[in-house]
Amino acid sequence: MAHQQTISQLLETLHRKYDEVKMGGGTKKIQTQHQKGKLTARERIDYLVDDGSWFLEIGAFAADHMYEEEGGCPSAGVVVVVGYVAGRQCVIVANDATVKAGAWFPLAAKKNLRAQEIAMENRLPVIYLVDSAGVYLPMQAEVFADKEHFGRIFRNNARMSSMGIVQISAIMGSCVAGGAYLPVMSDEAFIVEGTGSVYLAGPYLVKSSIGEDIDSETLGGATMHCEISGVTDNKFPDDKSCLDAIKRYIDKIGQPASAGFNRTIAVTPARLPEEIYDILPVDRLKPYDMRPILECITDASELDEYKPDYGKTIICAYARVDGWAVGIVANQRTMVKSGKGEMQMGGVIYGESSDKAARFIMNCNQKKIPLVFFQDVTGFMVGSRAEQGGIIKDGAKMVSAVANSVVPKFTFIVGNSYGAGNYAMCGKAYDPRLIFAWPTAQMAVMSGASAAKTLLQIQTAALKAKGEMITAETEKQILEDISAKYNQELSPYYAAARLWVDGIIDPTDTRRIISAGIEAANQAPVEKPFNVGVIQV
Ligand SMILES: CCC(=O)SCCNC(=O)CCNC(=O)[C@H](O)C(C)(C)COP(=O)(O)OP(=O)(O)OC[C@H]1O[C@@H](n2cnc3c(N)ncnc32)[C@H](O)[C@@H]1OP(=O)(O)O
Repeated sequence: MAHQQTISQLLETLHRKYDEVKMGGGTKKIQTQHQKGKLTARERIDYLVDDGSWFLEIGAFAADHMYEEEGGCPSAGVVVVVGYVAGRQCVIVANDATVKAGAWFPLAAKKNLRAQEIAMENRLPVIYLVDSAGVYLPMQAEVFADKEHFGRIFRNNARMSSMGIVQISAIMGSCVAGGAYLPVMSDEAFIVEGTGSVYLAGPYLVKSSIGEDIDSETLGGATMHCEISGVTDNKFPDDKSCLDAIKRYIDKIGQPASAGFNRTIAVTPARLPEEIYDILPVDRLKPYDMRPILECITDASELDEYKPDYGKTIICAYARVDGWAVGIVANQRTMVKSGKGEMQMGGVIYGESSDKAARFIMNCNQKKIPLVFFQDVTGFMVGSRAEQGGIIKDGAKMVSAVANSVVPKFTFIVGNSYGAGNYAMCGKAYDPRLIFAWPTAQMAVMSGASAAKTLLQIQTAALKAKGEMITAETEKQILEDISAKYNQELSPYYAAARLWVDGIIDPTDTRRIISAGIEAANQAPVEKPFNVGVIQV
């Protein structure tokens, strides 16, 4: 079972799967793209970003193991990265024409919207490298008309423009129907001669609707749009010259605003990042200390703990990561002893841990310190004692503080991410600027074993009410079926496929992702005052 694998096996799987998705629609489709004189989406990005610079890919595993009847859809047919172009951090969105001609599957819509969300939240310029057949026609009902379907992308183009976010498009292949709005609603729209085409209806549709015979180039090629319609602003002989022009344009953008997050000179951690591999236990039920993991990530391995002797199942600490000041909220996975002498289970949020975290989160908002969450949480404490202690209102306080935070939040799922613990520890629904899972992560409302036992009790009670008894055989079958379904859905790849997280990363990349994330967030001044609303006391 996945959770019994060693970290090196899990990393091997991660690298293998990433290598696979990087092949997009496969070798043959890549060759066809090259034969047409076009680069692939990933080659375009590699050429566009600054030489030797690192970029962060968002949603590499989107649609993993989905749309299999359609032949699969690696990375949801669109590659999204946050990277540097002419020294400027940008969001790049590149359609992968090797995957069903870059047609938009439902997950492609979600991923495009996530890319735009990242750009809007951080006020980053966006570069669209367009090469798409538009809506994936067999699935139009799931991608076309709803609020978070494709229409939203063009609505966002308009909203981003009015927010002052720079958008540059390059039409490097097909750009059909509704999709044609995207480049034209950008500030600048470039087109590649011979391969780029943009029109509301392609030659087949024109023929069938008005009987006109026309080829793609005459209908919507570079020359027509640059010389006759004025739809595109400039044409270039090939992909590289077009990408070079984008670099020159980005180079001339004025300096971004600053949120003023605190940064000093970075100090490398005293602990090696690779030590994380040894600290994480192979058996996920085994307790471990979260502190040394944090020390592998923070500058000089330093943590200034807030209330270290209180609410010990959550660690709250001020620290620096690559020079940036951060407030860390992390689940502690060792057994701890409360001030009242009670033993508390690691990974469980108790009333006092929740209270402490809520107050710490409020402190970070007060001080304009970005928050970083490390999740390994099985949920809030259950049982009569916890209920009598008001665990619901303590949890509500934490949820309120997280939801109303105005400082940027970043979330890393280290191990378990179960139940309301996912919410209070800034799961996807709580607007983390970035959220990544480690290969050891598991996400669900509860573990497979707990779900199976709970459902079994519900079914047994229902049968009993009808005067029937559950047989040992049925009981065994229910337990097996539910556990198997949950175990499959617990996988971080299941979460990444659906964009519940932005991706799965090698834990040793955590530090640079936090740094890149805060650098991006620092370009969007915090505009709203912090107001936590009505808090349950
Ligand atoms: C908002 C509203 C909208 O977007 S309506 C969108 C309407 N779209 C269209 O009419 C475009 C239809 N497609 C085309 O004209 C061509 O595929 C274009 C884009 C010119 C690309 O041609 P070419 O590079 O030769 O690729 P191809 O035709 O061999 O296609 C490769 C595989 O992709 C598929 N494909 C293509 N477009 C779509 C689509 N919109 N929906 C569903 N599937 C599409 C093709 O069938 C082909 O599939 P396969 O590889 O043979 O399995």
